[in-house]
Amino acid sequence: MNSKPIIALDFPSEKEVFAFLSQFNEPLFVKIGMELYLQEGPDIVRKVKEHGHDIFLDLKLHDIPNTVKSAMKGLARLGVDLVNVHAAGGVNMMESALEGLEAGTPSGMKRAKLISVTQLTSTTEEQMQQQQKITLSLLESVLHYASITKQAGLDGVVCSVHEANVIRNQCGEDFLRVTPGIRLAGGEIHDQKRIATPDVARRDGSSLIVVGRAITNAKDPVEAYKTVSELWEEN
Ligand SMILES: O=C(O)c1cc(=O)[nH]c(=O)n1[C@@H]1O[C@H](COP(=O)(O)O)[C@@H](O)[C@H]1O
Repeated sequence: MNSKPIIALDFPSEKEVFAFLSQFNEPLFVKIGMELYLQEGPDIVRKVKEHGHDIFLDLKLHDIPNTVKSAMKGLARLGVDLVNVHAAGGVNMMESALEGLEAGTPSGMKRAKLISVTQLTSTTEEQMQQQQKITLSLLESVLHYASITKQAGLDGVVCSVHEANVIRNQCGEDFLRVTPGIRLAGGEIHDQKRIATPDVARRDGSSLIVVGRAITNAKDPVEAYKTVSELWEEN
């Protein structure tokens, strides 16, 4: 799988997306999340794909197994590279998601990798314990979600850089650790809580990094992307 930094296209419409993408002269790995997808629908996926970019479709599905299975079956036809669900949906839901994805992938097309979100990178251990009433440590909770995700046959998880190494040790090198919450040193943190720089992500066991505002809000997004890529690749 492409290992370039994944740029989160968190924009409200197609117009902003293509204004942003037009600054780059190379194929990218981009993420289409709920903000963009819910405004523009599946067409935005097809249009971005036509420009040669790899796509992580981040819709974080979380519903009863049958609903998630049917939704995944439909999404499979879009031909994206990576999709996700919430691990909190449970083993049966994740197994159903995988079945739907396999059933819906047209023959001759590669099935998207399917990963689960463990604990969002905007969550602290204190918030998790108080609001989700989980009595484990945050690391234990993320590891538990990683282990049931592997049990369900998925390809990996979304986690923070802080948990990536332990997941790699427990679930193996091939089990993906996709890490958002990436910031450049001294950059604004916004709503993220478990953050790291691209070089630390590489050192500490991430398979892929997801970077949004550190690039999209930068004065020069192409330069910011270059900085992130160099830090990610050199370490
Ligand atoms: O699944 C995700 O992509 C995701 C999971 C998570 O735990 N944390 C997280 O930030 N994300 C996404 O990653 C992106 C991070 O954006 P920035 O904080 O702007 O870099 C956003 O599009 C989030 O929706």
